[in-house]
Order: sequence, then structure tokens, then C-alpha cells
Amino acid sequence: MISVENLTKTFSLTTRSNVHRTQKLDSRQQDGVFNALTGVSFHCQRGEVLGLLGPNGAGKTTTLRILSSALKPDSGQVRINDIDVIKSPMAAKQKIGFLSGKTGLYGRLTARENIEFFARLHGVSDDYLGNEALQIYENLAISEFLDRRVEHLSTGMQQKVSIARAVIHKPDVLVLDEPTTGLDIMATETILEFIQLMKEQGTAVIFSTHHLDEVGMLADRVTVINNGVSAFSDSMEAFRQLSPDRNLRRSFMHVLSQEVTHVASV
Ligand SMILES: Nc1ncnc2c1ncn2[C@@H]1O[C@H](COP(=O)(O)OP(=O)(O)OP(=O)(O)O)[C@@H](O)[C@H]1O
Repeated sequence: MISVENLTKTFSLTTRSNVHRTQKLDSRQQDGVFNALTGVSFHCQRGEVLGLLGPNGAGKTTTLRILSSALKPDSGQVRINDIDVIKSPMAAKQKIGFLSGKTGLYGRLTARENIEFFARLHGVSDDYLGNEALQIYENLAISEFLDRRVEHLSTGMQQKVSIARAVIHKPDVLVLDEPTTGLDIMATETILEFIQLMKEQGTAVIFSTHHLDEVGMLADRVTVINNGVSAFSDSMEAFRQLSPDRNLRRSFMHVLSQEVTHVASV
């Protein structure tokens, strides 16, 4: 189980590039700082999928980077079972698999070399790589491409290799930042089926997306981040009930129009 409580993160806007990033006037910007997160909380149990929604710039990637310990929050807590992710990032990295927006694969290495390099850093055995790992490759439909250099693979194929790399050390929690953005229907389908499989195997999966149909298909829980705050965090059923006709787009728009936050206590 992963629990996230009251995360806050402020970026300093001292460099030209940072100022440029938030050029559009945003109420979160003041006195040379940008309050990207001011209160994000949610949780996801073993064998659950949580869909993380929010408009552009809401704070989804910032939140997910904190979960993966790529970024430190100013305050708040992230716990995976009994591990405090912020205090013990190395222990947490063993428990979490993270797919970020950029693939971060080495183009001149093959897909297999990329995955195995990462696996060995996490202490994965050769025996596992020669046996159980083959099922992961099969499930992601990358078996035939494993010995090609990553730079020669399509975007969808690279994304699937990145996902294989994120799960090769058997993490308890899988965090995927917009895993299907820019992919074709076939690659998207494979990735959605893979998320479902991870859930069935007991992994807690958190994925951010702008595609409400993906959330409708897979998610047990929904968190909506708006302006750096979790404006809604509850079950899929509670999210559907926000709209009289259980329409996800209308539920989403309803949350964005509300000042009052709805965060379930359990
Ligand atoms: N290093 C930084 N310095 C200043 N501002 C930043 C920095 N990183 C992120 N931000 C700002 O924080 C806000 C939240 O960004 P984030 O990438 O988390 O949004 P997001 O919800 O993932 O958006 P999208 O859906 O467009 O990917 C944005 O306004 C962004 O410009």
C-alpha cells in the first residue's frame, strides 16, 4: 500500500528558464516562487489501480516525481508499507517502479541491455532474467525486439521497453506518468492490458493520464489534482456519482468547478 499525505512543493523562480516555464499568470506564483503543490493526498492499496487526473500544469508530474524520490517535497509524507520514501529513498527505490515522461533509455544499447543493466543495479538475479522476465517481455509484446538498439525502435516500442525496465525488479508499487500519451491504438492496448495484469498480480498501480476512458476502464480509485491540490480523491464509484448520468467527463468538470475539496478519509 502507498499513502501520500499533504505534499507541498515550491519551486524558486530565480533562473530565466523557470520564469519562462510559468509565464502564464498563475495564482500559485508569488514573490519569485511557484507553489506547485500545496496539499496533495491519496492512497492506493495492493492490487488497486489509481487514476491520477488533472489539467495541464496541475501538479501530476511533480507529485509522481516525489513518489519515485526523484524530487524532495518541502513537506508531507509518502509511505510504502512501512517505508518512509522521503527519509529512506534507497529502500523505497526497491519497492517502486517509475515510468517518467522521458524514456531515459540508452539509445545505443539494445532493449535487453537497457533492461538488464537496470535490473542488475537492483540486484535482480540472472536466473530471474533468463526465466520469469521472459513472461514480462511476452506480456508487453517486446520479445522479438529485445536485441535491437533502442534508437531503432518506434516510440511505442521504446515506451514498452521502459515499462519492462520499470517492473523488472518486481516493485510493490508501479507509477506511470502518462504511459499512453502519443502512442498508437495497438501499443496503448498492450499497455492498458499490462496495467490490468499488474493489478491482478497484486501490484498497486498509479498512472496519470488525460484519457478518461482509460481511467474508466482500469481505475478503482481516482484522484484529481487541480492547482496543486488534490481536489478529489475517492473510489471510482464516488467519482462517477458526481455526475447525474455517471459521465466521467462531467464528473471531472464538476471537480474542477468546485472550491471545496472532497478527499475520502479511508
Ligand atoms: N523546476 C520547476 N521550476 C518552476 N516551475 C516548475 C518546475 N517544475 C514544474 N513547474 C511548474 O509546476 C506546475 C506543475 O507542473 P507538472 O509538470 O507537475 O504539471 P502536470 O500536472 O504534470 O501537467 P501536464 O498535464 O501538462 O503534464 C507547472 O505550472 C510547471 O510549470
